[in-house]
Parts: sequence; C-alpha cells; structure tokens
Amino acid sequence: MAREAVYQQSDPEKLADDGSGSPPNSGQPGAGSGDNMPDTSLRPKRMDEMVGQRDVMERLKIAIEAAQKRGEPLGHILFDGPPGLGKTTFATVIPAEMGTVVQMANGAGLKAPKDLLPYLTNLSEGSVLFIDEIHRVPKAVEEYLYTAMEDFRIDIVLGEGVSARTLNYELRPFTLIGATTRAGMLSAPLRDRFQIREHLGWYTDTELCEIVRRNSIKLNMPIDDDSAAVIAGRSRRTPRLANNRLLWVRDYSQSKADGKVTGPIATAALDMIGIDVLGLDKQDRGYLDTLMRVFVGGPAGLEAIAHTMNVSGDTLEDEVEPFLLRSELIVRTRRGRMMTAKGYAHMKQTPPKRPL
Ligand SMILES: Nc1ncnc2c1ncn2[C@@H]1O[C@H](COP(=O)(O)OP(=O)(O)OP(=O)(O)O)[C@@H](O)[C@H]1O
Ligand SMILES: [Mg+2]
Repeated sequence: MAREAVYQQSDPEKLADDGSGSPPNSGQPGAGSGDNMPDTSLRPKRMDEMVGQRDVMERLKIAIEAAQKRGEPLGHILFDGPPGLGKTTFATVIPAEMGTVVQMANGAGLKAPKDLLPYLTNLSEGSVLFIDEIHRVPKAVEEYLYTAMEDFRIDIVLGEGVSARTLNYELRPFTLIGATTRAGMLSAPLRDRFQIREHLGWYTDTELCEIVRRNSIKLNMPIDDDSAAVIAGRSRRTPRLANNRLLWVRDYSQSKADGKVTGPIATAALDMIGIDVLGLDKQDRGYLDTLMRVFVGGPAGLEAIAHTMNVSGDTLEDEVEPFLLRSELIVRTRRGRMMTAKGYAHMKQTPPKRPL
C-alpha cells in the first residue's frame, strides 16, 4: 500500500524561492514554513489526485510497479518543462506512491560538493532525493552525482597534494529526481544518467477546469462550470496560475458577493487585477502596447523594448515573451520582435500600413 511521503526537508516551494538548499536535517518531517501556503495546500498529495499529463502518469505508474515488483529503487527521473506545470508535484507524489521518504534540495543551494554530501549520506534504501533546478548545480558537484547515480558510490578526496587520499563511500540505493525548466542547460553526461525523462507540457482547458473545480472543493467553495471555465480560460494552460486565479476569485467573492461565485463574478474579479481573456497580465499588455505604440509594431530589439518599459531584458525574455510567442501575438525575427495581426486584433488596434 502506498503511503504519504515523509518530507525530510523544508517546503520545496520555499526552497525554490530562496535558493538556499539548506542542509537535509534542517527540516522536521512535514516541516517547512510554506506548509500553510495556498499553493502547497492545493498541491495533489497522491498521483490519482493529479489531473492531466496522462502519458507521463501511465509511464511512471508502470516504472513504479515494476521497481516495486523487483524490490529495487525506481530509476532516476528527470522532469523538464515550463514553470507551474507539476514538476515538483510529481517529485512529491512519486515517493508517496512508493511509500518512501524524500529529501528536497535545490540546485542553486548546492554550491560545493560539501553541500551535497549530507543529502547523499542521509539516504535510506529506496528513498528519493529531489533536486529542483538541477541545471544550476555547478560542475564540481555534478561530478559527484555521476558515481552516486550510476554506482551508488561517492569518492571523497581527503587532504591535498601527495598526502591526498580517496575514500570510497557506499551509498544506499536511491532514486534521484531532477527538475528543470531549462533541460538544454544540462550536460549530456548528467542528462544521460536519468533512466526516465519526462517533459511536462501545457494543460488543456478541460484539464484546467477540472483542477479549478477540484480545488474549489478543497477550498470549501464549490464553483459552477461557468466560473471554472472563466478561470481556466485565463490561466495560460498552467495549473499554478489557475490556482492563483482561483484564490483571487475567492477573495473577491468573499469581499464583494458574500462568497458566491458565478461566471460574471469570476470575470469581474480577474478583470480587476488586469488578467484578460487570454490570460495576459498588465506587464504582457504593457509589452504589446510598447511594441505597438513606440516601435510601430517593430521590428524592435529586446533591449530597446526593455529600456522603454524600464524592466530587464531577462525578465521580458523569460517571463513575458514565451507566452506572447506561443499565443502568436508577437514573432521573433532576425531584425527583432514584431507584432502579429493577431497581436493587433487582441489589443483592438489596426496594424499600420507598411510600405511595400
Ligand atoms: N497535474 C496536476 N494536477 C493538479 N494540480 C497540479 C498539477 N500540476 C501542478 N498542479 C498545481 O500547480 C502547482 C504548481 O505545480 P508545481 O509546483 O509542481 O510546478 P513546477 O513545475 O514544479 O514549477 P516550477 O518550475 O516553478 O518549480 C501545484 O502546487 C499544484 O497545486
Ligand atoms: Mg517546482
């Protein structure tokens, strides 16, 4: 029987935020200041509570069952995909299905081999080590992971120069789960040591509706199909955003409508915080507005747009542009970013006439 996973580390969301990757003994089972955070409380605890990602789920269930039948630890798993699609969630439900414990680390916190050692030496047989943002693990630490993953062994070098000696340390067989939003940044030797690699893709509107409906029940505020559709439709196919939107709609309805949620109330709530029908927020529309108004639809360079908006180019490239590109509101050309006809239509403007 699968049990709930026992956390040996503080809350993963918090780790992801501060990037500290504090040592494994710092958290009591179930501890972590983020435990009462809404995002965490809405996080599925078991695989059957998860919605969507059917293929991934099916493959993982097979791998888990087979590993359990053989009495071996599950092969190492790498999850990649954009933020908020369920990488950390999978990393917590898998140990729960296996009835084992999980330690949570963050690649940004593993600055030197000594930061990794406590996690490795703390492993119990068949337990899981989750490294979030694994692309941020530096090379020196990564090399320790190679033998740890492949041979369940680490070689510790003691001393320096001629007196240096290597100590071989046997690890208990374990499963490493890595998560990254930047799979391309992982080195090939590390990537190839994961037996299972899963890419998490965007959710359908129907799946998001289901997530919103289930979570509204968790929040003691069951909502109708219309409201769920409004929230899901404005959530960019991302469960985390759907949860955030739902929580705001709850606040709004409790303050303005005695806790009653209807389609128009959900719409008014999301309009109020500047989330439009496509799920664009104020910054996204600010980008489109700048490109349209200041650069006459482009082509314009990223840095030029960033300077005009007074934000960093990285922010625009990582947080704003991917969704605008995916929605075909802008295109990236060799000469710079350009508005598309769809972008103009969304902003309710007519494209300028360009000389032939
Ligand atoms: N398949 C799913 N079913 C239901 N809820 C989900 C699912 N996937 C994610 N969620 C919800 O979305 C939230 C965000 O997911 P999660 O933290 O796993 O994303 P992530 O991929 O780890 O993001 P990041 O790259 O930012 O770390 C979770 O707290 C959970 O409530
Ligand atoms: Mg995560």
